[in-house]
Amino acid sequence: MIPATFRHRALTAALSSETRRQISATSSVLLADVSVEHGRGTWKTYGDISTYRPGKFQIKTFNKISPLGLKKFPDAKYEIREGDTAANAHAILLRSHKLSEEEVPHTVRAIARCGAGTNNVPVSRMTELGIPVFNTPGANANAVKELVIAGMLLGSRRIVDGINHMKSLGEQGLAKERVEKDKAMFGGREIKGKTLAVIGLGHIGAATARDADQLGMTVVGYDPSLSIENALKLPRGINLSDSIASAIRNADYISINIPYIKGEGGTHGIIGKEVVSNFKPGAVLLNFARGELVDSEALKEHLDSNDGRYVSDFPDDLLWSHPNSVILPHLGASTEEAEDAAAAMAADTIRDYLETGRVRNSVNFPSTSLPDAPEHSIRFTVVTKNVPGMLAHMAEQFAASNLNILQQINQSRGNVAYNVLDVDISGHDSIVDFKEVQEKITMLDGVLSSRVIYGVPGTGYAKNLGGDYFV
Ligand SMILES: NC(=O)C1=CN([C@@H]2O[C@H](COP(=O)(O)OP(=O)(O)OC[C@H]3O[C@@H](n4cnc5c(N)ncnc54)[C@H](O)[C@@H]3O)[C@@H](O)[C@H]2O)C=CC1
Ligand SMILES: O=C(O)C(=O)COP(=O)(O)O
Repeated sequence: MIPATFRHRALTAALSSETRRQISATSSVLLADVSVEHGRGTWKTYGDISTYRPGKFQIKTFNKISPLGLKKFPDAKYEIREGDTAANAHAILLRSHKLSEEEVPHTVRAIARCGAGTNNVPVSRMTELGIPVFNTPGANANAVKELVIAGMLLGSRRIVDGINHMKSLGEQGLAKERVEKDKAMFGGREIKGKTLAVIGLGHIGAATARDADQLGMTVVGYDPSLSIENALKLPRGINLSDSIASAIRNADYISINIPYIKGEGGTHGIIGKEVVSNFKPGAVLLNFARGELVDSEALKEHLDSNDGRYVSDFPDDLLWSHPNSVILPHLGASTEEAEDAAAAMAADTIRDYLETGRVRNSVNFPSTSLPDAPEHSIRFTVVTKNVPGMLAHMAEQFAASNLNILQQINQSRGNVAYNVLDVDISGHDSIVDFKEVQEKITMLDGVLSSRVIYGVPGTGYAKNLGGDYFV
């Protein structure tokens, strides 16, 4: 069991000889000058020692993560453990698992979602705790786009009903006899020449718009925060609308490709009564984004009265058995290619953060990178609340220990600020005790956590848990 909080004790135990050996093996810094006691030999405070090998970063996984992605973590520095078997996780890698705060021990420095949507991760709470959450923009977009295109065909031709009918005839020995006669029951229409409205022109939406154009469709799009990168992917003929209502007005097909965001200003039920009542009769709604974006009651009325269709890979208690809906398991990103690409990108992102402090593809932390740490320097990273004066307070602590900052970067996003500081350790004739400096910095009011990126993997992390020092 991992204790909820852990009061700091004087950690006087010297490093074990094994830990010292590992430090020497992994660091080029002049160790004779520096005392860093983050190995501590007190792993039992982190959790069950039997599930952890000191000297390695432990990655806790949920869901089936592609082995190709996991191979990105070299055995020499990382061990991978599934769910509950990980007691001292330094990072979490997951897909759609609904993560609870209790599954995130104090040792966790970062969380990566192998995929796009992070609504299964308590992101705001993680921000309060100073933990960056990463995702993998675009890594699984092609897989989803292909299923959206397939979804348009499923919504146009009675393919599923036809398959089920043939299976049932086959069981009765009537398949051959009825194959021509019964086809009249399953007639459909073509997508060429029809209008597709794409709501959300991100990685998936922009690619869908481009391919639909290639298939001869008229494409209308709506995205109030369209990025330049995605704008460049759009087909020339796309008509950009200024609201969902105007985008869907003449659409035969509507694809929603936006994130699910709870709360005020979010996207819960964004395809609601008002929007659905303006659908064209017979319009097909494609939802490969999230079930909660759609008001099921309103959509049921559309399906009941207008011969509209719903195709989605999210479950819906009201609509799953409706004759006009095709509901699949959550399959959008379940291709070998997408699983490999998402896991590989997530693994690279986590490694970068753990090993260098770099932040990229985060949904709650600012993108941050410094050049490689200069020779004879040690890298500190500090996560703080985004309040005035933090930089000055930190600089004071370094100065008090006669430590010169060689380079630094400070970035903020929302309520959080992230600092990377490379501190000179050359020219010190006395032993510099980084543990003490780290404790002083970490316990400054407004600091959430800090790391000394140095030496033994999995060490050097400290947190300020509301005034309690956790190392
Ligand atoms: N079915 C599946 O297996 C998968 C589902 N998804 C879902 O699809 C969503 C989109 O994925 P990507 O395209 O990769 O993400 P993305 O971040 O590249 O694109 C999302 C786009 O939606 C836009 N947007 C946000 N709110 C909007 C609103 N209210 N109206 C119109 N546009 C809005 C954003 O500006 C952005 O351009 C994910 O958030 C996830 O929920 C993603 C991957 C797999
Ligand atoms: O990337 C996303 O947002 C998805 O919905 C994919 O989910 P999955 O990784 O297949 O469980």
